[in-house]
Amino acid sequence: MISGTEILTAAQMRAMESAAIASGAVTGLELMERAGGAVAGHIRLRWPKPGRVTVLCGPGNNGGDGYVIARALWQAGWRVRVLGLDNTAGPDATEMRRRWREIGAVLPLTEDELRCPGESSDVYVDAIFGTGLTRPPEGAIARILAYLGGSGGDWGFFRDRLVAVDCPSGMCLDSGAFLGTRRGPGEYDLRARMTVAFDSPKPGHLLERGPDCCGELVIADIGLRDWRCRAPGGRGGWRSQRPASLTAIWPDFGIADPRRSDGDDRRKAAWLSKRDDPGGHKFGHGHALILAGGAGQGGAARLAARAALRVGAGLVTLCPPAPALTEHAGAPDALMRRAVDDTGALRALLEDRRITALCLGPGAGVGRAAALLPGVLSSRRPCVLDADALTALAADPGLMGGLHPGCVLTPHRGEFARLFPDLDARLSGPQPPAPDLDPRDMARFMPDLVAYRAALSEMRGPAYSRLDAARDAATRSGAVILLKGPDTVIAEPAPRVLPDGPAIPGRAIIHSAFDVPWLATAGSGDVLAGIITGLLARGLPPLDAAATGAGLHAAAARRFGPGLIADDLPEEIPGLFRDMERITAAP
Ligand SMILES: NC(=O)C1=CN([C@@H]2O[C@H](COP(=O)(O)OP(=O)(O)OC[C@H]3O[C@@H](n4cnc5c(N)ncnc54)[C@H](OP(=O)(O)O)[C@@H]3O)[C@@H](O)[C@H]2O)[C@@H](O)CC1
Ligand SMILES: Nc1ncnc2c1ncn2[C@@H]1O[C@H](COP(=O)(O)OP(=O)(O)O)[C@@H](O)[C@H]1O
Ligand SMILES: [K+]
Repeated sequence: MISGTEILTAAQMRAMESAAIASGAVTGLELMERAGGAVAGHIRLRWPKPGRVTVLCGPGNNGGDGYVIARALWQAGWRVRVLGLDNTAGPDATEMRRRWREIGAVLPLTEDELRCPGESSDVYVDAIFGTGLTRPPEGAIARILAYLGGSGGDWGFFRDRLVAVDCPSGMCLDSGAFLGTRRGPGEYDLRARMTVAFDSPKPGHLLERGPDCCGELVIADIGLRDWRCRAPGGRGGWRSQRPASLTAIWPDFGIADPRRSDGDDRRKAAWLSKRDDPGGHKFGHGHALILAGGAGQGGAARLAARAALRVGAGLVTLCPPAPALTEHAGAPDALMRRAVDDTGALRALLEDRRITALCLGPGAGVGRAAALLPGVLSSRRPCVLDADALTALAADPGLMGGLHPGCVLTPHRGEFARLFPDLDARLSGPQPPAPDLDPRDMARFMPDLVAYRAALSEMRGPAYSRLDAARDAATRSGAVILLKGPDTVIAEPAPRVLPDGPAIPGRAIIHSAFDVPWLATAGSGDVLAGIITGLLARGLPPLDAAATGAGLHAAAARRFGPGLIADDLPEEIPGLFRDMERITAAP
C-alpha cells in the first residue's frame, strides 16, 4: 500500500557506491563523471545561455564533482572560474582536478577570492561538502559558507544563483540540520536555488532545514539504480524483495503527477474508494470507535470521527461519557453515538469483535484518557493514541508496557518531548560524534544485499535526526510513532525478522509537506488521528495507515489551499479519491 520513493542515508549511499565499484560494474571516475555531468546538464537547462560560473570545490569527492562540472560547462561555452582547496583527498577527485587544470586554473578557495570585485557570476556551484561531512565546518571554510548564506548582506544574491551539489554545504544529509549551529533556522544557513543530488533522496533533503535550503531538488540517476536491480539478490526489483528501510513520500503524495502513477497507485486508489470491493458490506470496511471527552470538549473528537467516516470506515461510533451525549447530537447524522463512562463500559462495548479500531486522545481530557487507556490497550485492537492520551501515557510510564505494534502514537514535538525526553534532548542537543563504522567496509557484504542493507541501516549520520528519534521511540515503545511536523516522520518498531534472514530494522517513512503551511491550524491533528483510525478500522497495517493518513491529510490541505480550517479537511477527502482515480486511470 505504501508508495513513495526509496531514500538512502548518506552512509548507505557511500556504501552502495563502494559496493558498485567493488563489483566491477562501474568505476569511481565514471560515477563522478555522470554526477558532475548531470549537475552541469541541469544548470544548462535553467540557464540556457552560457554565462559566468564560479565553481567552489571542497576537499573530497563533492569537490571532484565540482571539477567535472567546471569542465562540462567550459566545454559548453561558459566562462568558468574555479576556487578550490589545495588538498584534494582521494584519487578520483585528484584526477578530475588534474583534468580541469589542463583547461584552467584553480584559485584558492577563500572569502577574498569569492568577494573579488568584478568577478561576479551568474551561477555559483557549491561543491564543497556532500555526503562526507562528518563534523561542523570551522575557521575559513565556515566563514565562506556563512558568506554564501548571506552574512555579507548578499542573501538574495546567492539564493538566486547557487546550485548545490548533493546538498548545501554544511548541512548534514541525514538530518537536514546544519552542523555546528543550533537546531532550527540559522541566520546564515546556506540556501540554494537548486540542489542536484544523486540516485536517491537522502533524509536531510526532506527534514528540518533541508526542504527550504535545498531549493528545487533534482534527483539525478547516475546508473546505480540499474546496477541495484542487476546485482545478485537484487533481481526482481530492489523494493519488492526487501522491505525498504526508508521510504520518502513526496509532497505530491504520488497522485499529482500522472507520469508517476503505477500499478500500486491504481490499487491504492481502488482500495481507498472501495471500487475493488463491489459486493462489500459496511462491516467489511470496519467499525471505528472514537472515545470523546466530557461536555465542552467534543469538537476535537467530532473532527476525528468525521474524518474516519470520510476515509471510508464502514461505521464510526463516537463515545463520550453519558452527560455529554446531547452535545454530540448534531451533524453528521451518519455518526453513531454511544455513551462510555468508564473502562468497564468500554470493555463491554469491545466484546463486539466487529469494532476494528479505536481512537483515544482528541478532546478526551487527560484524566479520562488515563482512565480509558488500560482498556484500550488491553483490547489489543489497532488504535491511535493522540493528544491527551499521549499526555496521560507520559504521566504514567507504567502504561507504556501495554503498547503493542497495533498502536499508532501521533505526537507533535511537545508531546514527543514529554514521552521521550532523552530522545528529544538529543534532537536539540550537541551533535554526537560520527559513526566509527567505515561505510567502505560494507562492500564485503556483497553479494548478500539483505545483510548489506541490514547492517547499513544501523549506520547513523553525524547529527541525531528526527528519523533517528522516531525510530528509537518506536523501538522503545513497541508502537508505530508518527512524529508530526511539516516533516512528519513515521517509524515502526524494530526488529522485524525476515525468514532465513537477519534482523531488519523497522521501516520508516518521511512525509515532507513544507508546501502546505496552512495545515498548521487548530484541530488539524485531530483530523489526522481520525483519518488514521478510519484506515486502521478498514484493515490497513499500522505503518501503512499512518503513512497513507499523513499523505491524505496533507493532500487534502493542498487541495483546499490557504484559508483552510480543520473542518475543511475531511470534506476534501472525496475529491482526493476522485483525483486519485482519475489520475491513476490515465493512460
Ligand atoms: N555516493 C555516490 O554514489 C557518489 C558520490 N559522489 C560525490 O561524492 C560526495 C561524497 O564524497 P566524499 O565522501 O569524499 O565526501 P565530501 O562530501 O566530498 O567531503 C569529504 C571531505 O571533506 C572533509 N571534511 C568533512 N567534514 C569536514 C569539515 N567539517 N571541515 C573540513 N573538512 C571536512 C573530509 O575530510 P576528513 O573528514 O577525512 O578529515 C573529506 O576530505 C557526494 O556528496 C557526491 O557529491 C559522486 O562523485 C559520485 C557518486
Ligand atoms: N508548517 C507546517 N506545514 C505542514 N504541516 C504542518 C505544519 N505544522 C504542522 N503541520 C501538521 O499539522 C498537524 C498539526 O497537528 P497538531 O499539532 O496535533 O495540531 P492540533 O493539536 O491543533 O490538532 C500535524 O499533522 C502536522 O504534521
Ligand atoms: K555541496
